[in-house]
Amino acid sequence: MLDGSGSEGSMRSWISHTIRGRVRGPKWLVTASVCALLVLSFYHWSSLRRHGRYASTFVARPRDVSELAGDSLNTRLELLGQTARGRAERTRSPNEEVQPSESDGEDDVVQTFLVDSSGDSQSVHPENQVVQLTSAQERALDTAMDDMSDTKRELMHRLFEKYVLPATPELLEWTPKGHDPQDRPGYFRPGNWDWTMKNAGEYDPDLYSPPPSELPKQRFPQAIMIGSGHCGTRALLDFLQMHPNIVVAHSEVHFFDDFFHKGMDWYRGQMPYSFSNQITLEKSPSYVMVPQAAKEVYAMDKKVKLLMVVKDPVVTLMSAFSRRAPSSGNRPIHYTFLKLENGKRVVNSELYSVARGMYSVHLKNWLKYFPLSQFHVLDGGALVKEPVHQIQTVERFLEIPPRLTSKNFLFNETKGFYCMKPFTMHQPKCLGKNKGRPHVPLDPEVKKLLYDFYRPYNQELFSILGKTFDWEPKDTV
Ligand SMILES: Nc1ncnc2c1ncn2[C@@H]1O[C@H](COP(=O)(O)OS(=O)(=O)O)[C@@H](OP(=O)(O)O)[C@H]1O
Repeated sequence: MLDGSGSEGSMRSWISHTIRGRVRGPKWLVTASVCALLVLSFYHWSSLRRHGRYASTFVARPRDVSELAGDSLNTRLELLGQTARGRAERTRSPNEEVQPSESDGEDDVVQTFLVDSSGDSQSVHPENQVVQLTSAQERALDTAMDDMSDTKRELMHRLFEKYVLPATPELLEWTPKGHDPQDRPGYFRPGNWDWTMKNAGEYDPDLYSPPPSELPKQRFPQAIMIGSGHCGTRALLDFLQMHPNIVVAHSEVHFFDDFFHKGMDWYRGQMPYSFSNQITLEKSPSYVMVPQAAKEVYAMDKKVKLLMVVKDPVVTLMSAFSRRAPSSGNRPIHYTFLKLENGKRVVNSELYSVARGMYSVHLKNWLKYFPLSQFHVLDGGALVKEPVHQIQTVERFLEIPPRLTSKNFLFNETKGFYCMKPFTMHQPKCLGKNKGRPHVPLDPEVKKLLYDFYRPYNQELFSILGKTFDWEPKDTV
């Protein structure tokens, strides 16, 4: 038996004895292969031992894990959900009851899980709520995640033990099957995973620490990016997401235009978990064009901060056109955005994509409810060229500590755009392939018509904002 107690010589002779007659080939090659096998086995054994402990560094964020694993991650999360529910049921003593919430539901997360056997609900620090998994649960988790790398698996373990159980009482009630993924409780919606890495010990405490003795919860957004489509809203959201004091709803929520009938609780349920020293931000770029949305946002929170990205509207139109071009069979742009009026070609302002660039019209609707000081309107063209400066203006507007610097933005020559270098990742990350595509060339006659059409709206916007953006190409004035 190989128990590690033998001398080097006897181990060598054991190796050659054991394999002699089964494997043919040079002796040194065989010995080297067996040694490699032993090293790999030791590594595997030690990595198994590490599961359940907290690793000190992770380079992937949950969203990356979710993107990498795709749909199969949802299956794993469902398994995790079952494990979580089983664990929670088993850890509760028979006569222990979950405290009913007397609040409007805002504090449910904290209340439920701070009820411990001593009855001392206030002094329990989230750290002490960490649940150690039984070895059977360990195995279930390993099986659920068996094709994940060790790093990701450790990440899942850590998130599960440290945050999922303590902060997600819904798991007690939740059955994974038959649910729309959008209706999954916070952690189980892959889009909501970003916050976790922010609070899973990734940050240097000088950058961010959650308030002590606080569990995260879902909150209504304190900031909303209301527009405008094709202006760089995804870039702004992803850039801001690097900031430790900001958590974002990863998918566009579209509550105030499409899903208002689902109610305010549903809306809050779409938000990622956050601590009280973080700002929750959602973006739905079509809100700006819906006057009713302004009224409803105001009814929710009249102090909410509103972010609006605008961009040269002709460029924005070309962005929309270029994205559509393959499916529209490369129809020339004048058939798409112009109409005939008294025998003349004019811009068709009834089209959604054309109307989107009439920023002043939309902004004026929102100004009926909110003062200008509650808006931060930034130029998407400047965001492409100088993201650091633009992001720093947003940090000031949101009144959060200045954290993002040129170290968080790296220019990618191949893509022709800046990519992100979040604090929690070693590798820079660019926006997806459908952002930053080349635009189809614009016919000079159509270009002039479009710039002439948008000029008065642009001027009106500049006069509302008290500043101008450099949108006028020299050949159209
Ligand atoms: N860093 C970086 N990387 C890639 N793309 C960037 C970046 N910064 C801004 N942009 C611009 O964002 C444009 C897409 O805007 P949106 O995200 O608002 O579009 S959408 O309405 O949400 O689909 C997208 O438009 P297209 O160039 O037409 O693809 C980009 O110009």
